[in-house]
Amino acid sequence: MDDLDLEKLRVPLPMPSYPEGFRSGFACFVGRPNVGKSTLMNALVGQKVAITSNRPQTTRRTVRGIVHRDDAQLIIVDTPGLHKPRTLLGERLDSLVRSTLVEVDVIAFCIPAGEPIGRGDTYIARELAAQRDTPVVALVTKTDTVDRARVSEQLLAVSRLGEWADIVPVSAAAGFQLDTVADVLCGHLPEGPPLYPDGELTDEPDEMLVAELIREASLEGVRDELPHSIAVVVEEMAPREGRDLIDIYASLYVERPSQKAIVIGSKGARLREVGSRARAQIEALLGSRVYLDLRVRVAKDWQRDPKQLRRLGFDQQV
Ligand SMILES: Nc1nc2c(ncn2[C@@H]2O[C@H](COP(=O)(O)OP(=O)(O)OP(=O)(O)O)[C@@H](O)[C@H]2O)c(=O)[nH]1
Repeated sequence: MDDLDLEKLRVPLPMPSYPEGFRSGFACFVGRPNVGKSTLMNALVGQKVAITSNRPQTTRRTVRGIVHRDDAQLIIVDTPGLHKPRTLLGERLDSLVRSTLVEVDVIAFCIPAGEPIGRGDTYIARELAAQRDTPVVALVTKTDTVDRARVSEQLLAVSRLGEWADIVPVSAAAGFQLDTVADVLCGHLPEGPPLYPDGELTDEPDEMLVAELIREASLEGVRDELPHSIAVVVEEMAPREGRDLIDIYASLYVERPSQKAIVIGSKGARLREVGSRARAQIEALLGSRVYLDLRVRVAKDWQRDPKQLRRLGFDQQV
């Protein structure tokens, strides 16, 4: 399904009833890489639907998380960090973010409480100022990392950065102000029926979530430059006949043979660790035992090569 065709999703599902004044719609989270967008989305949704890591640019895909409330349904579109593009992949990600911005009902701009406002934030604030028709809520994230005085200073600095519909301090880690963020975002949604059935938390296909979990597992403990070079494709995923087991065949792509050696580790030890870490997460996601076959392949300089990007599925997202 086309990730960006949000309008298609506005066709209401046959719902028995919904309360008067019910609101439904889309919110999009933007901000520099590593500011806590994915963590906040997961906390709001209440389940892990986007992967997180302590390395910038973990998120490459637009992932939707769905927050179900009695009075509203908020569909959150997670975006890759908005930043000045350095590679072809970077450029495509940025255009993905921009095209998402115009299609949502409200934008949440995330700025961490503990870091001074920098050129990256100013760049994004300028981009957002151009989205005149969409309200922008500024979220000051990770408030648990600093004291109250610093939070107040940051709120003031953020208020000077642009015109915001609201400014809300929040900590996903401490569970501070999560309801307020949901209230504020829902307040900007149009009135209308729920767009997704009750209980559905994301419309990502399982294959995508599985690939993201494998990529997340592979990012742990590798050198700084490697994360941007890893892409995961699930080649095949099917229940094994007569058994309560799902077979998954996945390829982990790196850009260079030297990176392949790092990922595999001495006598395959690292890859085995990645496999068992990913398998535990996938089993929790799918609620079934899983056989995971993980191959490491080299796709030379894939981030700069349009053909390779297409093969790895990135063309569907632009
Ligand atoms: N202390 C603290 N850490 C947080 C909080 N939210 C996120 N983090 C950490 O910040 C790091 C980045 O979080 P992500 O949610 O991956 O950030 P992101 O903005 O989605 O990053 P990209 O995918 O690179 O755009 C992770 O190590 C998180 O654990 C928070 O509220 N408090």
